[in-house]
Amino acid sequence: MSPYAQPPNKCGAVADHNGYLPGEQPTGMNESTLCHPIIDGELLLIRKQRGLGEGNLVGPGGKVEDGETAMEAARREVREELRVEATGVEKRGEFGFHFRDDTPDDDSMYVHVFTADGIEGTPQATEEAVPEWHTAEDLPYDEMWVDDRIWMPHMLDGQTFTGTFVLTDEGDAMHRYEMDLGVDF
Ligand SMILES: Nc1nc2c([nH]c(=O)n2[C@H]2C[C@H](O)[C@@H](COP(=O)(O)OP(=O)(O)OP(=O)(O)O)O2)c(=O)[nH]1
Repeated sequence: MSPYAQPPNKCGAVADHNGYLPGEQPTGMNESTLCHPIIDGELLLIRKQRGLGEGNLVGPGGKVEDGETAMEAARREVREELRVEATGVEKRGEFGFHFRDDTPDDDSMYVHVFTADGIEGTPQATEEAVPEWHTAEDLPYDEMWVDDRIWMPHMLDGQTFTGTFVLTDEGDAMHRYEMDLGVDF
């Protein structure tokens, strides 16, 4: 069964009813988070120091651990990566990220996307992350995951969304995507 809600509006390329093509349904679910503090038109991102997406500019986030909700995980990851407390955290989206060329889709990532309207404390660099503030209207998308330029403007616009993004195995190019806006969580 798809983890996605059924949204009213659609945009992007068309796949099947849940955004998957035959054979793409994830066989394992790596559940993860992204949390984006947006304060006075500035977006708090991290320069990722290790793991998936190392070197990319990305929202703080990471795996959902056993026994915690996605929102708890999102807040914990901000705390661990930047040593600040995120406040006013709201769920904004859910994405399936699939990495495939000709290989079976067994390394999919299911990501819960949040925003925060404040932070308590001053972001600090850690082993995992170096904080960077960027003007929300002028983000350096060429330093970010290839799909971020598609969905992040909707997040910054205050929209909610679900989406499916099929990337190459290396994650450096996108085969296709489907995205739905105006989703209730
Ligand atoms: N912005 C953006 N983030 C992505 C994309 N794909 C993708 O996995 N991520 C994020 C979601 C997660 O925050 C992170 C990878 O998940 P992960 O659970 O391996 O995170 P991690 O390496 O930090 O692991 P950990 O902190 O839980 O140990 O990268 C993408 O296309 N765009």
